[in-house]
Amino acid sequence: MLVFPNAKLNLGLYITSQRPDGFRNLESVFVPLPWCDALEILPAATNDLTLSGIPIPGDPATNLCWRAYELLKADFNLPPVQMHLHKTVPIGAGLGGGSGDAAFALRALTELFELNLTPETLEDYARRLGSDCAFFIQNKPVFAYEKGDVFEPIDLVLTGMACKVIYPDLHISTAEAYARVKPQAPRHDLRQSLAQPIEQWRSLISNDFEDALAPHYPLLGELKQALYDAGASYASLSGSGSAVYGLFPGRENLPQLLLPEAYQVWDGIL
Ligand SMILES: C[C@](O)(CO)[C@H](O)COP(=O)(O)OP(=O)(O)OC[C@H]1O[C@@H](n2ccc(N)nc2=O)[C@H](O)[C@@H]1O
Ligand SMILES: Nc1ncnc2c1ncn2[C@@H]1O[C@H](COP(=O)(O)OP(=O)(O)OP(=O)(O)O)[C@@H](O)[C@H]1O
Repeated sequence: MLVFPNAKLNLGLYITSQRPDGFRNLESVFVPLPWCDALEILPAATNDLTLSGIPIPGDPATNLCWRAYELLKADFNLPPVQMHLHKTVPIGAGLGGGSGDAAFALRALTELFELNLTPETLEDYARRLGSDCAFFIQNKPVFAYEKGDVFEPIDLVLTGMACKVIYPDLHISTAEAYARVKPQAPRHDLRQSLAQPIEQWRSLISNDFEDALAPHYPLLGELKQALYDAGASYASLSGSGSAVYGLFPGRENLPQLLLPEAYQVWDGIL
């Protein structure tokens, strides 16, 4: 079975309080971003994971695709599998790339071995692999809260909106980024703000990681400004960075920016 795990963008992100479990409560809107990896899973004689594309730091045995397999294997009688992951979504980017791989692995294994799990049960498995992971089970725009793994539907139409995402070749660890933020109450109601015309989002919607990371990574603010200068209707850091994105009214409005060769850029329609 071949699947294409996509990434996500955060529209607004407020880190609201510290939790007793060491994590933070947050409020954000998650949107699927069609920047995709490719993951193939086949029944096999022995377990194996092969990798291509962007190198993934760490032992392949700790790859989130394996961890997804092992999680289901603990509860179901799964045969060995051969997996191949081709990685194109940058890592440490705030795009949820690893989380998408894990969620798509859970979904693919469920289908391949006819486990008959409901989306709610799959979300419970996904939560055990990472806070971002559960979003990718239903993979549609949602208002997310608590650890970013509890959702409410949101009526948000971005269809046809063009998007440019810039990854400035800078790995920011999620834990490091969270450690730099002091939780505070949101300055605006995110769902009300997103109901306003997109031209108003710039003054209404923010990502708390931006201010916290600005003194350490001034480049992130410069890239956001470059997207606004190029005509973005809204621009922001995604998640804990370092990817920065701009939303534009249509494909014909997507700018060509002169960027260093090491940067990775995705542009397309949401
Ligand atoms: C920044 C976001 O991408 C926004 O969508 C996510 O909150 C990150 O989710 P993730 O990468 O799946 O993160 P996890 O693997 O669950 O956690 C990594 C680390 O981030 C911190 N963390 C994460 C999520 C959260 N709600 N509070 C936290 O404090 C913790 O230090 C944790 O050890
Ligand atoms: N399939 C995978 N893809 C990417 N990273 C993976 C994968 N499996 C395990 N990892 C590990 O997860 C780490 C990346 O997590 P990190 O949260 O920093 O970045 P991210 O995947 O871009 O997600 P986020 O949007 O949450 O920041 C890597 O250092 C890598 O060791």
